Amino acid sequence: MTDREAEKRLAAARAVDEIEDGMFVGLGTGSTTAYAIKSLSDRIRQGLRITAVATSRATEMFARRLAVPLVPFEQFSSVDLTIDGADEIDCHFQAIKGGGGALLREKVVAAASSRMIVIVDACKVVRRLGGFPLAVEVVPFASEFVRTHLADLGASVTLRSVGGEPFITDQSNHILDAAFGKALRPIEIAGAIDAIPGVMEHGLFLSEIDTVVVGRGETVEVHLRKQAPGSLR
Ligand SMILES: O=C[C@H](O)[C@H](O)[C@H](O)COP(=O)(O)O
Repeated sequence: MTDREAEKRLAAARAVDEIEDGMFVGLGTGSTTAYAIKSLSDRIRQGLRITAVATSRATEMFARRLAVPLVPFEQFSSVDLTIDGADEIDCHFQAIKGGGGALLREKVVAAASSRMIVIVDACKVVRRLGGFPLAVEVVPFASEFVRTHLADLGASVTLRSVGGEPFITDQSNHILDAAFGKALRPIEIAGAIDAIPGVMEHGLFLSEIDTVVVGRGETVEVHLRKQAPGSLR
């Protein structure tokens, strides 16, 4: 296992320690969350009783394989605790997510959650967001229209594709990857993107994250938005 994978696993295991009997748990998407699901499944085998909701089809399949009890989110409006990964996170607990294309369901579940823990390896913690392209989920009909607007905001924009075909999300939408670099002023850009017709969601998570768990070398750091603003660097 590489150092980064070991850091992801450490952060994931620490976050799963926060899950208590009876909780309704949101399961994020991606390689870091996969470690959390594995660790959660171990705890379930040891007697932990929870139910969970998945933020993507990929997570749903993985969690089912590991016998994590899932319910469809359609029947619920709140979640006790969600554990999810991120592509970049800054000291203000603002993150870019969506590298795996799961941002829409992730944003809904994050907004429904009483607490959201983001788990990352140390290289995801950045001084300022923008090095990682911002995923913007759009209805296919509006792809070119939204692309033009994102370019006007200063981004270099690519339609995400797989094998020469557009990548299709779990909601049957397209993803535009908008590389803003230093032009990414998170609050301003989030507001501007929200106002473009045809945009379903973007990967800027600005207020949802309460706790960040960072795997750094052989140690694990827990940062709480409320208690230690500015501690994350
Ligand atoms: O759409 C994907 C999600 O937002 C992931 O949580 C994010 O891309 C981080 O994934 P990973 O843990 O694989 O780096």
